[in-house]
Amino acid sequence: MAELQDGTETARTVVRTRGLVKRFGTTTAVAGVDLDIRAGELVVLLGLSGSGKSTLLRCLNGLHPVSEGEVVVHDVAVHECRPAQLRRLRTDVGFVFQQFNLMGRLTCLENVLIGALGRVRGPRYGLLTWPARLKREALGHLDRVGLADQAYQRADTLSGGQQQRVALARTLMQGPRLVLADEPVASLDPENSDAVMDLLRRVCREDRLTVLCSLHQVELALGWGDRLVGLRAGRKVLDRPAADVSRAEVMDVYRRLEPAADEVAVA
Ligand SMILES: Nc1ncnc2c1ncn2[C@@H]1O[C@H](COP(=O)(O)OP(=O)(O)OP(=O)(O)O)[C@@H](O)[C@H]1O
Repeated sequence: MAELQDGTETARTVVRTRGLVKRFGTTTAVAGVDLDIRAGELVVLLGLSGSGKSTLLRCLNGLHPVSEGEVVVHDVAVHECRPAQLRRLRTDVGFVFQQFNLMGRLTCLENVLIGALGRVRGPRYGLLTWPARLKREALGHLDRVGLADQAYQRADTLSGGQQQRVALARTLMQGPRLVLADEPVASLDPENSDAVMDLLRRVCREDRLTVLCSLHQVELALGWGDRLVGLRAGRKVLDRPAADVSRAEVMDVYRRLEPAADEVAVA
C-alpha cells in the first residue's frame, strides 16, 4: 500500500499496461490496451472468443512477448525483461488454466507441492523427498480448498471441480502476489464454477492477492468481479466497477462486430 500525504492509504498498482499491442503475423490479437489493476482487486476479463483475453493474460507474465507498448507487473518492466528476469517474475505470478494442468498419476498433495519447486534445490521424486514443513504447508492449502481428505488420492480420480481446486492450492503454494486465471471455470458445471470463484474471491480478500480472471459467463462476472474489463477485437471497450455495470452493458461487449461495409454481401 502506498501512503498519501494526508495519511490515507491507496492500493498500489500491481499491473499497468500502456498501448499494449500483440500481433501474431498479420493478426492483431491485442490492439493497444491501457489497463491498471490495484492490489487486492478481482478483475474479470470478458469478451467473445478470439477477442484477445488469453493473449492479454499471457503478455502480463511474458509467456507472449509484446509487439508494442509497456507492461509493468510489480514494478518489473515485463516488455524489457531477459529470460532470467521473466523466470523470477513468474514465481510471483500464478497462472490458473482452464484444463487444470495437473499430473494425473500423482497424488493431490504431490501436485500441490509442485507449486513449491521454485523454493527447493534440485528435482523431487516422490513424497518422501519433500521437507516436512512444505508437506504441512501443502496440506494446509488443500484444507483451505476443502480437499484435505483427498490429499493422498491420485489427482485423475477427482472431479473437474475438485481438480481445479487442487490447481488453485498448487498456485497458492507458489506464494504469488498476482494470479492470472484463464477461463478457470469454463469446463465446470454451475455449482463447481461458483465454488472455484468463491475460492478466488476469498484468497483475494484474505491474502490480499490480486486476481485477473477471464470468464465467459456474464452472471459469474457480475456476481464475483470487483471490476469488469471487456475486450472486443483486442480493444478495451469496458472498464468499470462491477457494481456500476448493467447486464445489458456486459452483453454489449459480446455484440458481434458489425461487418465492414465492403464485406456486406450484396444479392
Ligand atoms: N499463438 C498464436 N498464434 C497465432 N494466432 C494466435 C495465437 N494465439 C492467439 N491467436 C489469435 O489471436 C486472437 C485472440 O486470441 P485469444 O486466444 O487471445 O482470444 P480469447 O479471447 O482468449 O479467445 P477464447 O475465449 O476462445 O479463449 C485470435 O484471432 C487468435 O486466433
